[in-house]
Amino acid sequence: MPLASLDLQGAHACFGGAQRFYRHNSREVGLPMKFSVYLPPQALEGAKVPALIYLAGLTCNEETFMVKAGAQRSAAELGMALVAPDTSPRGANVPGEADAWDFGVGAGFYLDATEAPWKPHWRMESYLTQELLPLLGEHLPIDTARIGIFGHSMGGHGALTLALRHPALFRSVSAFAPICAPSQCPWGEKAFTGYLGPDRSQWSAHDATGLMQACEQPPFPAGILIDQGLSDPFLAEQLHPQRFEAACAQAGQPLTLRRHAGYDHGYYFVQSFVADHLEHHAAQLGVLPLRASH
Ligand SMILES: N[C@@H](CCC(=O)N[C@@H](CSC=O)C(=O)NCC(=O)O)C(=O)O
Repeated sequence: MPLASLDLQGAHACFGGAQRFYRHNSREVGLPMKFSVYLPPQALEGAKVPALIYLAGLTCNEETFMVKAGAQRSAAELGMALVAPDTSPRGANVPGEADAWDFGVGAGFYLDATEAPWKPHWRMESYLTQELLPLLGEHLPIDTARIGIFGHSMGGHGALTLALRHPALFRSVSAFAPICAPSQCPWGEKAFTGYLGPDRSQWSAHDATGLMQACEQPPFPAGILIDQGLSDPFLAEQLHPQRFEAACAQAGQPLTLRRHAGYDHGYYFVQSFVADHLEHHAAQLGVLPLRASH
């Protein structure tokens, strides 16, 4: 398969649109990568539609969100595409790459590693921003001038940090239970030490709270949406939404941080609020919501 061609591996009719799964040879990662796309009916009828990039969490892959979140009905109603990439390179055969569930395979943290042995292939930030987005515009009926980004847990960290690092690419951002201050939690400390090295001064450029603390102006004046379950077992040790909340307040960044009693970290939580996230993005991408917004 040549570079820049997409291999369609599966297609399913869904709410009048199409659920597709693609594989392609990635220039940035240097390995085959997979991603999934939901195209709403409007895209099959010839329109270029806005799209949301969804970044999944630790242990997930390009299928997880499409199978578990139940977002396609809202995407069809709103006329928005959904795109979910895999969470890391696979098949690099780096020694120890699959030894842990929170580092290596399935745990790319949406950044470019600077440290051996990860540096050649663990290039998820460049893959997403410099390769996948242009590919979507070239091969699919997606309007790359209207892209939002959201994600869950490690993917929530990815959504917040990539939006803050690339505001010209992403016009809207939201997250479910994101790792909000990875420099200050065990998951993030492990990943950043391995991928970026022990010098903590290099970490804040990939830390949502650190990035927001450096903002002199609100980067997303129309607002950021975060949902967080209060029965999430990872909340106290790993997620720290209150730190991002404080950084947003300091920067003047409007933030809707909704804390939900009884909800845990899983996809029952995500599917409970995913329609609100699509409407949040639709409003900021110029799509008229069909239901009253949150
Ligand atoms: N160790 C467990 C748990 C892994 C887990 O909870 N993964 C979350 C993301 S955690 C932060 O990024 C997840 O989304 N899991 C998928 C799901 O369907 O819930 C394990 O290995 O399963």
